[in-house]
Amino acid sequence: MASLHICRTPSCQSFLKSENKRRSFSSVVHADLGHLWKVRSKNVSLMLVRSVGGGIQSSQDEFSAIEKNGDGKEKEDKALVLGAETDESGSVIGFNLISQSGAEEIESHEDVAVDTAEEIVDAEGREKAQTRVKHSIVFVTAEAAPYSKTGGLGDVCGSLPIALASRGHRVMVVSPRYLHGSPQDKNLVNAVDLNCRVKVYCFGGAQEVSFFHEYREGVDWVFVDHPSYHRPGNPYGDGRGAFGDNQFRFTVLCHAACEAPLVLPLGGYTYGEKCLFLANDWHASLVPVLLAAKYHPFGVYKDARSVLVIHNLAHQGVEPAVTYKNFGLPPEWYGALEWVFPTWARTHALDTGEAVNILKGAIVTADRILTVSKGYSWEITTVEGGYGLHELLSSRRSVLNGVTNGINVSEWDPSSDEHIAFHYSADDLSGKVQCKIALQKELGLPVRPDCPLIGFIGRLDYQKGIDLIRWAVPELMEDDIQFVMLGSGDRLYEEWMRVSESTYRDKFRGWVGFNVPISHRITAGCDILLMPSRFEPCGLNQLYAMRYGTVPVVHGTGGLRDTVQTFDPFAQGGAGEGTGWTFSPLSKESMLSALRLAILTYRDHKASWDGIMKRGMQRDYTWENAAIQYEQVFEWAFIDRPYIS
Ligand SMILES: Nc1ncnc2c1ncn2[C@@H]1O[C@H](COP(=O)(O)OP(=O)(O)O[C@H]2O[C@H](CO)[C@@H](O)[C@H](O)[C@H]2O)[C@@H](O)[C@H]1O
Repeated sequence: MASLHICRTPSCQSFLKSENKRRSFSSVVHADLGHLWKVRSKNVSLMLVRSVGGGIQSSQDEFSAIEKNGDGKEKEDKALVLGAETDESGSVIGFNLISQSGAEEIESHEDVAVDTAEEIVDAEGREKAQTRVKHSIVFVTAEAAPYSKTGGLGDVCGSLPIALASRGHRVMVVSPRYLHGSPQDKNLVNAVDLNCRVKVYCFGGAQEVSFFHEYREGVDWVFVDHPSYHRPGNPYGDGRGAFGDNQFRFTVLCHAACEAPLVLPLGGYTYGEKCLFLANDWHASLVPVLLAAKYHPFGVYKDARSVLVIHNLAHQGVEPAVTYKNFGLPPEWYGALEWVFPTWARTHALDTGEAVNILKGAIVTADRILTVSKGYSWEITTVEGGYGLHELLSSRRSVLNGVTNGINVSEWDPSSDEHIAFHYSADDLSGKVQCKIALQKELGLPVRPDCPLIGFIGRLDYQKGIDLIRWAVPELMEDDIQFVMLGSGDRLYEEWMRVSESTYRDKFRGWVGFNVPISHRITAGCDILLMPSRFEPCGLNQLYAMRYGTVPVVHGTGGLRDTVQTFDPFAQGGAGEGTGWTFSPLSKESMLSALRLAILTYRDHKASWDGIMKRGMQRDYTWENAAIQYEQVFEWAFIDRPYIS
């Protein structure tokens, strides 16, 4: 009897070598969760293994293997699952199948086993570095680009999953299936209905959700469908403000996300119970609480782990205490979400300040906590940066880490960016000034290649220090510079941008709105990017800027301080080092003096400026780097016992 081994991890190399001494393998295929990998070998050009029964639930499930031989002919073989192979961590790394068509019909290719294990290439032919231990990872998030994005959360949850999948993990991203009735909806056209209806119990009744799915770039993108996600606006609100039922919408998301690994046979079989949930921000923060309060007592998800990823502590999902009953949690778990506002924050004398805080629920139930930079992981344990949660976060310091975000270096690449008119690189910067001229023309500013052009991109929000810019603009406009701002948010500042545009016609442009192509053109066309954020968990725009040779001037806080190194002209024997300027304290004066230093360097010290640009452009911003650090955190999560078992 021959067995067909479906290989799924790099550790298969040694595994197969030893196994082949004892058994005969018909062939080997790197089947990444039922999807295709190209396998380099002499005898098999491509092999597809798929489940016939729709998911491996028992050891008797039937499989069919289609082998495409060198002559291009396909040979189909039926097989039964004999058993699963697991590695030392207990992860399933392969299945042994019994051929139903008889051993004599299946040839043994021992050499294939060794060859295929040596080189793993993706569909585009790139060799992939693989992780040592593979996990089944479930991202839960309110946004994932390109399907949905209002800010950096969408960027991260659209890129990090791909980086982790390409390192060999099985990765699912669960987010709502928003339909806004806008062109954005077309991003969901490839997501197909899985015909899996599930009832989740919250808000005093059963809510039926369904799941849509797209497999793209090695990731299972899962969209939870519910009528409350279908409305104009953005994921959180519309022109009139935040939606009043966001607690409901994201509670449904969390319940559905907990069911997804158990019920969705993606690529033929479910993710199962031994998975790792990454709950992003407050919208997903009910997930660790549900695991602890709803699943663990029934022995479900005993071996799962959860990591809370904090992108922004300022938003916590706080609602009146009476809404606790909406969550579908046992009454005795109230304490996990209980939150009492300090006296000064209460609205009237009879206000007891009692509330529920969803993010707090995750802080006290998740196995580990991550923030998106090291600096921010410390700041949130301080009174100034903790938004009332610093004591709790300090109490969990032993499981709190920071990993700096990466960026999508394919989307943000000045040498190939589809949104910019001219391309350039650190070796040939000539295209950058062309981008600047193109931007000045597009914005109707005087075309002046030598005039310093300063940019700002971001939400018009207290966090982003937009008030500081507003104070500083009159003084800034006295200098011979141009300034362009792209952003939307607070109405007051949108209006101020419009007014400033008419006050400083030759110098100021304010683009109100959310526009990704323009954000690329501003990043490429400006000389300086200003980020006076009051706090910044990581910040992505300064990373995009540096990759585009645009010099960041930032407030020294959180991820900005971690990623921007202030220029020192005397370092390296006078050659200089640094990639921009950080200023502190957060005041108009210190921001203006950092900006003036940058402008002076741009005008009078061209060689230094070129050095700053090039050092920024040459840094490693890939997600690969961050993914490796995430893996370390995953390892720690599984070494420890579940925090709440
Ligand atoms: N008007 C506009 N038009 C087009 N694009 C626009 C735009 N306004 C913003 N963007 C884009 O949205 C993203 C914003 O990302 P940031 O990381 O700078 O901030 P955000 O506060 O949203 O993210 C939070 O989460 C991220 C991710 O972890 C952290 O980096 C960050 O510190 C934290 O506050 C960037 O891709 C930016 O280009």
